[in-house]
Amino acid sequence: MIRRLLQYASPSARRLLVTELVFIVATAILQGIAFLMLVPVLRAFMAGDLATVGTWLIALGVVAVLYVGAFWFASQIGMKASTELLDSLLTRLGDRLVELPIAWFATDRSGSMSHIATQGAMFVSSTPYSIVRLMLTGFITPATVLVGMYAFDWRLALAMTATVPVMWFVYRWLRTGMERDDIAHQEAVGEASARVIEFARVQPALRTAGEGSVADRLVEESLQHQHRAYRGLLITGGAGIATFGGVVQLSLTVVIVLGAYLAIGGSLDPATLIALLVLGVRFTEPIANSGSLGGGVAVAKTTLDQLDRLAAVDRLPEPATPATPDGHTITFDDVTFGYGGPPVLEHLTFTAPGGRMTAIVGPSGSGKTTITKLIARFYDPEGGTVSIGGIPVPELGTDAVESAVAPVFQDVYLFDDSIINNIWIGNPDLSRDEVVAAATRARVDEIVERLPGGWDARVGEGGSNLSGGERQRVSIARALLKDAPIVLLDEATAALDIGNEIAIGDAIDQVRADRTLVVVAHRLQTIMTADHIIMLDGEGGIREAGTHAELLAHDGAYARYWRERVDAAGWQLTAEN
Ligand SMILES: Nc1ncnc2c1ncn2[C@@H]1O[C@H](COP(=O)(O)OP(=O)(O)OP(=O)(O)O)[C@@H](O)[C@H]1O
Repeated sequence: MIRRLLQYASPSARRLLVTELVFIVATAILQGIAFLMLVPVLRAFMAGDLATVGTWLIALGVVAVLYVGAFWFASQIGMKASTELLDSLLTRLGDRLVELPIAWFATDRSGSMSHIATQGAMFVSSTPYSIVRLMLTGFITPATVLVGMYAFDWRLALAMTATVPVMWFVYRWLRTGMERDDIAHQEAVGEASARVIEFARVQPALRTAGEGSVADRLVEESLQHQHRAYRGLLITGGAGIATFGGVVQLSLTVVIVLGAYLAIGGSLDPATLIALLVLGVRFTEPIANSGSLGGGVAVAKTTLDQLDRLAAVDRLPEPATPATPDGHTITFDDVTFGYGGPPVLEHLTFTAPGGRMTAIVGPSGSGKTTITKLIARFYDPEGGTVSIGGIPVPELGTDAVESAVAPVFQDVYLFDDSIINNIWIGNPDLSRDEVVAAATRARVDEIVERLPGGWDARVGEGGSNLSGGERQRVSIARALLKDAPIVLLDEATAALDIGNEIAIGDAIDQVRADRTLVVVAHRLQTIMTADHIIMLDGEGGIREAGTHAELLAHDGAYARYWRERVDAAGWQLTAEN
């Protein structure tokens, strides 16, 4: 436990922790010595030797002063160490989260992550002072007492030593049971937190679904599960602590019975017996107290295990020396990929020419968005190669890919901040005027005009004050600001009002200039103006590819798809179409 805490501590936190532990050990030994000194004091007292009592009391006073000093110092250092440890835990967690592959976040981790970052980290950082200190005292003080006891009466000391393995066995059993139940409890808490967060987030949808919706049931089930797990933890903990307390009392009973037997037999004088019995009580007291701390150790261990698991997640392989791409043409060469299940894309080969706009169309679920995720290296394909500028994406390195690619996804997330700050994060080095200029090119100025507060109007949590189309315009403005040579745009599938429709069209025109643009296209305007169209077949491959005119002339699947879409949209076909 201590080794693991030190492993997660920054160098300064580690120094503080080690100093704290040294002082804790010193206080525990001093406490043991003070208990041992009670024996000669009591013996001299009962013999009526007040001069010896006085001498021992002075020695006891010196030990007490040293103890108080060491205790005070350990407490002071302990507070600082806990703060520094919390800092290092959160920093380690943050650093780790930014280097984890995006695929790791595909499963909803919000519940367990928020638990580690809040309760878990707080609990672990307070462990050295609140638990480790008492545990060390609970073991070192009795050990000191036991060693000293041999000097007074080896027979009683030996009897007490014999009970130690029993106590140790029961203590381990208590810890193992609590660890097992705590893992189940933490998992249930993580799941319940995620469900409650989800419940809050989807309230608008739930209001229309009415009572008894799936979300209600899921939240209810997860809370019941958490309740059951907590009850299990309490039952195991209660039973374990009671058993441990019983075993500790048994050890004291052994000493009392043996002491009485020896005293009756005349081989132990009554004064020493009374003094040793007092020592026996002092021996068992810290051990009994530490039994109830086993649960705390188990809880801290669960959080440390979660952090270990996070540390063990593999990063995507990075090149020793990142290669430099030659241009920004994107190539899929025999790519197969399937989120760990059946392939979504199978032996897919195509090229999205550099500086041109490629539109990807196809049935729902055919893998259009997946293509953009492979380009952005959220995942590596299971077979084949995705290349940018002739270099396989893994050889470019994640940093190079992140700076070369600006993604504009459907589920645009905006921070609960001003609209301008949400765009500014695309390139924090630019001035406010430059940000406004880029945002105006993406037609965000029109949105801003109607917002009270203008550019500084807050967009609400996740951008809830804006419509889907408006959020996407803000995201396009971010991409313009980032000025990356490749833009991946996943057009909103939801029907847009005419204002947003035209504005997004204009924004795309701005993005197109000199950039490689790969669009998961739903708008007819986007599809027909693309330089190159790839139509997926819904079975992992490509049905047809070419320009809009070529594909219409071919009069195949694309031409049929186009005619259906045009009819549905009520468009008039003209000669240019
Ligand atoms: N994170 C994921 N884990 C597992 N399967 C996924 C994941 N994301 C997508 N899929 C599955 O991969 C398939 C392709 O999804 P993708 O989003 O690429 O399709 P799409 O063509 O963009 O669909 P749409 O037009 O409906 O947005 C779908 O069957 C989808 O369920």
